[in-house]
Amino acid sequence: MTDEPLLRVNSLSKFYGSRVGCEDISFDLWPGEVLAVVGESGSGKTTLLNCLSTRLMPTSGTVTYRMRDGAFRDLYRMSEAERRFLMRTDWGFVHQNPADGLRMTVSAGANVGERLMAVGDRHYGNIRATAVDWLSRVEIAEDRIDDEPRAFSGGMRQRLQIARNLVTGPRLVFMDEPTGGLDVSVQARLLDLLRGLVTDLGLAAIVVTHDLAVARLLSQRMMVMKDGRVVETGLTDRVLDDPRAPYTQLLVSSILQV
Ligand SMILES: Nc1ncnc2c1ncn2[C@@H]1O[C@H](COP(=O)(O)OP(=O)(O)OP(=O)(O)O)[C@@H](O)[C@H]1O
Repeated sequence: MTDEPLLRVNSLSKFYGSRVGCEDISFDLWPGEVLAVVGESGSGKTTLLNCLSTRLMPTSGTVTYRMRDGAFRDLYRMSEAERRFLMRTDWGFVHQNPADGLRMTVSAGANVGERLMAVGDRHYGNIRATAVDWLSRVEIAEDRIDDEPRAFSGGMRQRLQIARNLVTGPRLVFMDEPTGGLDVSVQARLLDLLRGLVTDLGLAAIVVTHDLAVARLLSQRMMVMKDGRVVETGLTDRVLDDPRAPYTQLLVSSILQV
């Protein structure tokens, strides 16, 4: 870890007309740190994630990001082209539904390879070799490289989406319910894989989930949201083992006893 954060969020709010999406959110994210954002449906998790990843314009507040050259840049003062470049190179975004993050009608190899081309790799042999390597890292056999993702199972699609996101060596990955919609046994394997990759690559990540087990496994720090606001934040183990806000106590007791 360096002594400066990667992302700085200051008083971020998003209103949909008079309805609160998220309100007055501030935190720093450090290199290599995984932050889980948890809360019930409608608490503002997706709104926050979309505002952080520049998919949605906040109503007020700032988000600054430390670029590779060390300079902090205000994400909402960048040009659209600069933001798109960040999205393609330094960031990843893993959607709950793999179809939202994959191109379903091109091969698995091309799904991974085109991200490399987007960052300037033009050598077919290198691209193919890197794609094979990444497919094996996410446990997809080499003989499936020419198959389209629509011929894959849900778990395989999600693993392919992860490979597509990580192949360019991003520093920050946004994840929206990365294991949602999968069978429990598939979820467990995927979580294991994700945890290994995040650790090996030293990735920083912001993971939105309503599943406290996912937060426990993946994150070091946790932010609990209710009605658009943060009601508790702290080290994940502390928040789950010794929740202080009444709402977190309710959330933990209702979910962890199963
Ligand atoms: N496009 C929109 N227009 C109007 N209101 C919206 C819009 N998107 C979200 N909201 C409202 O903002 C609040 C937060 O929603 P958000 O989707 O961020 O919550 P969430 O915690 O991600 O929920 P879920 O877990 O169900 O996805 C809710 O009251 C929701 O109705």
